[in-house]
Amino acid sequence: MVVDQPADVLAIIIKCINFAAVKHKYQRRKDPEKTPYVNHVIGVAEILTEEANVQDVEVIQAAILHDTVEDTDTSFDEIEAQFGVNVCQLVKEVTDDKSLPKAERKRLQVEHAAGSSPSAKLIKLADKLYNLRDLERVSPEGWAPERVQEYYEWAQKVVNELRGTNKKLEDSLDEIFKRHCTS
Ligand SMILES: Nc1nc2c(ncn2[C@@H]2O[C@H](COP(=O)(O)OP(=O)(O)O)[C@@H](OP(=O)(O)OP(=O)(O)O)[C@H]2O)c(=O)[nH]1
Ligand SMILES: [Mn+2]
Repeated sequence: MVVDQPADVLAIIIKCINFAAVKHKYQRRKDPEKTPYVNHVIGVAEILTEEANVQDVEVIQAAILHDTVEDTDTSFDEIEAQFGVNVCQLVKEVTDDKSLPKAERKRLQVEHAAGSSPSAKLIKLADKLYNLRDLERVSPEGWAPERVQEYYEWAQKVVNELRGTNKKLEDSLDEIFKRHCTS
């Protein structure tokens, strides 16, 4: 297939995918099949290109890298040195502070969502859409139905603060919330 794409864009994206694959190499998803974690970040990036029609390379880079600092030994300095200040800033915007208690982290996601940049909002929407589709497919190991339900309801609260960003993603998210949430 002939595509009109500068060679440097391809190299940049492959560098991100390789960086994420190396960093997440010991991490697995919580599904019973223990899917490689990197499938998630590649899937989030694909939602952005295929469904949200995002063409901003830095947004796709940040989507691929979005869980490296939160979930691995990667530092923001490393992201900035490898991928530049804009990508690093975006990754910062979508990174939870894992030193905080979980309830506080969840509360801060709702509180910070509306004040995020439009690019960070896109990544947050795609991340939630991927995780909610995954949750509809199969429950993570050890999650009781109540915990699954709490995730749907909390995700809806976050998404409510991200609205007006991308209609296609928001419509897809709303279809899921219609199936699982009361409001
Ligand atoms: N649905 C689903 N989620 C899984 C699976 N494996 C890992 N996860 C991750 O689990 C996180 C949600 O689980 P929680 O218990 O609420 O959060 P925690 O892992 O941060 O403590 C998500 O992290 P996150 O990317 O930081 O997103 P979010 O917490 O901001 O939504 C999601 O990516 C899986 O098999 N299914
Ligand atoms: Mn994620």
